Amino acid sequence: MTNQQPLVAIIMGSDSDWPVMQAAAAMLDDFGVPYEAGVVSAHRTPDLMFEFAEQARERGFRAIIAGAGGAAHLPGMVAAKTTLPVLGVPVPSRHLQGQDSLLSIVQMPKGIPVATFAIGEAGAANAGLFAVALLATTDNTLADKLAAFRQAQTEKVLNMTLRRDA
Ligand SMILES: Nc1c(C(=O)O)ncn1[C@@H]1O[C@H](COP(=O)(O)O)[C@@H](O)[C@H]1O
Repeated sequence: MTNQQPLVAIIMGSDSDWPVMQAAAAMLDDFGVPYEAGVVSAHRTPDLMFEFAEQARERGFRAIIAGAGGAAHLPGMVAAKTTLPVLGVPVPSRHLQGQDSLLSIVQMPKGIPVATFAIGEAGAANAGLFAVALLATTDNTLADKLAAFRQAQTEKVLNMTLRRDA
């Protein structure tokens, strides 16, 4: 994280979500996008969640990445209180492996969208990448970095070699 104005907020229902949600933070770090990360819960800190969501736009955030597990109401409730884009990350849950988190986040009623990503670390990383892509619509330097990331990824896969004697 840098000292610049944070453009992305990464919020999560509990600090137990951080091992997954840090993949979003790592992606923003890689692209040099300033962000703020913290714990906010629709269930356990409802007043803080309302305050956060109501102030998010005026605080200068351009997108919110919200991760939660189980009855994952945080992304949808935050989306209900802000017009900023909310990117939802279903965190794997102990008993239902995140299927509950996924369905809680993705099945929003018409009118309040949450852009929902895959369960777990890949979803968190992709939410970070998607936030970069959103910001890159008005930032050519970031768009160039995103293109370079894609190119490097393509080259890495093209250079993958498989054992042929197996
Ligand atoms: N789904 C939510 C919300 C919410 O949606 O407001 N607040 C906490 N949680 C989730 O509860 C799980 C267990 O939390 P603990 O590990 O703190 O018991 C976490 O995955 C968290 O996201």
